[in-house]
Order: sequence, then structure tokens, then C-alpha cells
Amino acid sequence: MACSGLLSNSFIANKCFRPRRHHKLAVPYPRSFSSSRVHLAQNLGISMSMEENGATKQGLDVSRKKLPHVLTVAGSDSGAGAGIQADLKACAARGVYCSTVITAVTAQNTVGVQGVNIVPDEFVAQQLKSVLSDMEVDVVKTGMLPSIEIVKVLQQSLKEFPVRAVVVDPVMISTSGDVLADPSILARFREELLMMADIVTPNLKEASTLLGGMRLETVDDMRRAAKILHSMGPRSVLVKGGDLPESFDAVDVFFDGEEYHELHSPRVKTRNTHGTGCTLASCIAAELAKGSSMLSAVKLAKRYVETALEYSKDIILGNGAQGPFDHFLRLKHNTSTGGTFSGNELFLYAVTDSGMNEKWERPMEVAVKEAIKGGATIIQLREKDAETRKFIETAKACLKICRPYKVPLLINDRIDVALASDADGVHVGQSDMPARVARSLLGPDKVIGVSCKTVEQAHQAWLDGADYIGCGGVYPTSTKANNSTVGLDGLKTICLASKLPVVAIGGINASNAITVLGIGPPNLKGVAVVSTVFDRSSVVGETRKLHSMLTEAVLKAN
Ligand SMILES: Cc1ncc(COP(=O)(O)OP(=O)(O)O)c(N)n1
Ligand SMILES: Cc1ncsc1CCOP(=O)(O)O
Ligand SMILES: [Mg+2]
Repeated sequence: MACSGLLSNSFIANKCFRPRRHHKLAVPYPRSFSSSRVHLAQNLGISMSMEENGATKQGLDVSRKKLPHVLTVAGSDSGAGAGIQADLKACAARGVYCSTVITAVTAQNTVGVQGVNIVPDEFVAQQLKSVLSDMEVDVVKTGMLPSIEIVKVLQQSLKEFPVRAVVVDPVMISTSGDVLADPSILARFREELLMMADIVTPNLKEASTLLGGMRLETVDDMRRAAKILHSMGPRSVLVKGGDLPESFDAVDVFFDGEEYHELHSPRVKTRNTHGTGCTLASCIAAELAKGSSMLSAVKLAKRYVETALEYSKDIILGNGAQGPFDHFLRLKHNTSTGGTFSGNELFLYAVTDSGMNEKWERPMEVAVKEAIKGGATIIQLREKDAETRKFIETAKACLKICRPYKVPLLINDRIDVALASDADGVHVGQSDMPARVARSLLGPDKVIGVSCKTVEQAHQAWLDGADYIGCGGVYPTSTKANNSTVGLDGLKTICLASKLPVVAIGGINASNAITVLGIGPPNLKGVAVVSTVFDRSSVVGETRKLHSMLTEAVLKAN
């Protein structure tokens, strides 16, 4: 039996328990998005035959999937908040391979830029050739281009090795106000680089500088700037309004030559904004490499940056005015749930139901105690109709039962009840309070579970700082009316996509629990049950039966 989810379950033991030719496109330079079959196939992640894509057979794997690939051409930031380092982190966070051509090495920190050492243009050319001639780059993202010669070198390289899209972040002024590009480069930007850009992403200062000092103080000014910049050649323009005075939201203006889109996001109060421009542009590039349209790439990138800023707002690093942020959303949460929640707690997850308790004339505390005695490894109080005060009292009483057994007690839906009772966490669904908000209310030490039926929801749960996801209904159940099912296939797809541990829920009982856990992904950590343990005359008996079946399956698989 394929039972790796179970195999990796340490909780039970604890408790009792290679080169390929570059696809040259027959598309006129510099326009880069092509509907050619090669690129359509690449967008879909399908490898074309060797003969079709022009590669030779020798030494190649015909069946391999195309890896989305962004090449960043930018400067190195010793503080690692911006530049090449930010680009690498951003692409990694978005699941895209990132290669690097370094144009300059800067000495900088949170205070500012202390030194810039420009890489000789011949060596920039050599780096470009090394990567572009070999590594199937989808999208090039440019950052700091510190000399006209380097811009020329890049232009030449892209003529020789066209890519699908070019994202130009016109880095001229760092967030600390230091000028990073020679002013004479401006003309070249305007005449050449903007011409080859599929999108250019200036902030207000950069847009103003590119437009000869145009005053940009309102969203209408940004719209005008976007239009003029668009007339200079890029296919799309994103003017970022993060520095717009007196705006409540952060407003960016996107213009593709036809339509304007005002993209609003909540303004995150933080000093940790160093590298947001590089990160946003890299994310746009990453999403384009994965196949997104330009507007959705921009939207996804904005949302990611907003999330990362929110997560990193309290990080303290360096003494300067602007700190870096955490692209992986982990630094702040290193201490999440005291670092103790591993996911193994999800092995046998008992979710209460007051209707069932009433039917069997059993107080909640008794039901919880029996479930724990039978081997439940985590409890959730799911009380849909309880009065708030009573719910808090019950939660407190159940916590007294759970704590000596070190069994976490979570509260379904009600963050207020979790806070008031000092429960170990909450479980929220897609129509409940967003996990990100729950996290900011509960802090880093509480457990947060999120119900997910799709890969996108699972990804968002991770972005939002959840600790696990509940996936289901796996099977139909009368416990939760009108609940759509994902089946075993859906469960497996979500587990494989999830970076978080997963517990399966919905219609799980003694006859199918082993099959469910047997589907294999190692992050499938357990089963959550309601009726199988609580709609029975003996909670302890039913829980024990399920626990010993699961444990036996683990031991057998081992
Ligand atoms: C472990 C676990 N997984 C999923 C759910 C369902 O939560 P939700 O989608 O919010 O539905 P309700 O339980 O609130 O009806 C859960 N409770 N526990
Ligand atoms: C709360 C919930 N969420 C998805 S299915 C479900 C109910 C599961 O109940 P049962 O274990 O009785 O099928
Ligand atoms: Mg809910």
C-alpha cells in the first residue's frame, strides 16, 4: 500500500503513538509574445517533439516539461533586499526558475547605497550569452542598467536571442533616493529600452524622471504619464503610485494602449519596503513566464507584494529608514505556534457537533474527553448555533480537558471565541474570516486551519500564514449540507500542490479512512471526522477503533 502520508507520521510513535538549443522565434524583434506553436506548447507546459522544436535528439529528454524561466539583468544588492537578490527570491517564491546577469555590484544596506561597481560591458555580454544561448529563457526582467553600453549590450543580446517578454523596471533611483543610473542613460531608455519592453514599471519618481520632471501628484497625473510613456514604445505601462501623497490605498495605473486599470491595494504601514519595485517586476515576469496575460500577471504580482509587505511589517533588520521584507513570508512566523505545530497533530482530528451530542445526551466536555481517550490527536469545537457566552465557557472547559493530554483544541469559525477562551487556534472556511486577518488577530503562536477545495485556495492559505488545510468533502456527508465533494483525486491534487500539511474531511469512516490516507502525498497527515466518532453511542470506542486501524496501517506500511 502506498501510504507515505502515514509513513511520515511521527505523531503516532510519540503519543502511544541537463544542454538544449534555444528556441529562436520567427517573430519580428522586438515584439516578443508569440502565438507560435512552440510557445503555445511552452505555455501549456508541453514539450514539442525534437524535430518540431528544432533541437537535435542527442542527449535530450523528449518528455521533460518546460520550466518557466526568468532571466534578471540587474545589479547586486549586498543587503539582499533589492536587485538580483530580490529577483531571485521573488521568482523562487512564485515557483519560477531565475537566472541572473549582474550589471553592477552595489554596497548597500538599509541606510542607503555606499558604493557602486559597474561590471564591464563585455562581461555583461558574456553572461547574457551564456544564459540566453543555452537555458530557454522565457522572460527577461531588467533592473539596474548602469551604463548606455550595458543597455546596448542587452539590446544586441535580445536581437540574437529573442525571448517571449521583456519586463523593464526602470531602476534609476533606489528607494533610499540614491541615483543608480547615469542621467545620460535616460535618452537611451526612452529611445531603445522602452521600445523593447512588453511592460515598463516606473514608480512616481522614475516616471517623472523619464518624462523630464513631469509633476505627478494625482491619479489623473499618473494616467497622463502612463499614456505618454506608452507612446514611447512599451506594450504596457504600470505607473506605481505607492508614493502618491494623501492616498488612502496604494493606487497603481496600468495602461495597455487601450484601457486604463486603476489597481488598488491597501497601504501597508511599514518601513520594510526596500526591494518592492524589483520584486513586483520579477513577479510580473514570473507570472508571464508561467503563461499569465499581462494584466493578470500584474494583479497577481501586486497581491503577492502586498501580502509580503503585510507579513514583514514588523521585521526589524538594519538601522536605516527602509528595511527589506521577507519574500517567503516565513521570518515573522518562525515562532508560529511556538514552532511546535508540525501537522502530525492532524492524524485523527475529531470535530464536534452539538446536535449529535444532544441526540446521545452527552455534554460537550464528556464527548471531548472520550474522543481524546480514544486517541484523537486534535479537537475542533464546531458549534454552529451556540450562544457566544456559552461557547466561550464550553471552550474553556474543554481546554482544561485537552491541555493535560497536550491535544490542541481549535475553534470552528469563531476567532472571537478562540481569543476569549485562549484556545489553541481556529479553523476557518472560504466564507469565514480570511486566514490573513485571523493571523493578524491571533498572532504567530496560534494554529490556523483553512478549508480548501482548490489548488488556488491552498496556495492562498499558505500565503495567508495558515498552519494546515482541511480538504474536502472527500465523500458526501449528511453532516454538512450541500457540501460539494473533491473526491480522492481532488484531495491528491490539492495535497501535491499544498505547501502546508493537509487533513482530509467529509464522509470518512472506519471503512474508507485507510484508503484516504493511502493516496500517498506525505503532507496528507490525517483524517478529520465528525459523525464517525460523535454520532455513536460510544465515542471512546469508535475513536479507539479508528485510531488503532490507522496506527496498524502505518506500522504495516513501515
Ligand atoms: C478540519 C476541517 N476541515 C474543513 C472544515 C470545514 O470548514 P468550513 O468550510 O468553514 O465549514 P464549516 O465547518 O464552518 O461548516 C472544518 N470545519 N474542519
Ligand atoms: C465540516 C465539514 N467540512 C467538510 S465535510 C464536513 C463534515 C464532515 O462530517 P462527517 O465526518 O460526519 O462526514
Ligand atoms: Mg466555517
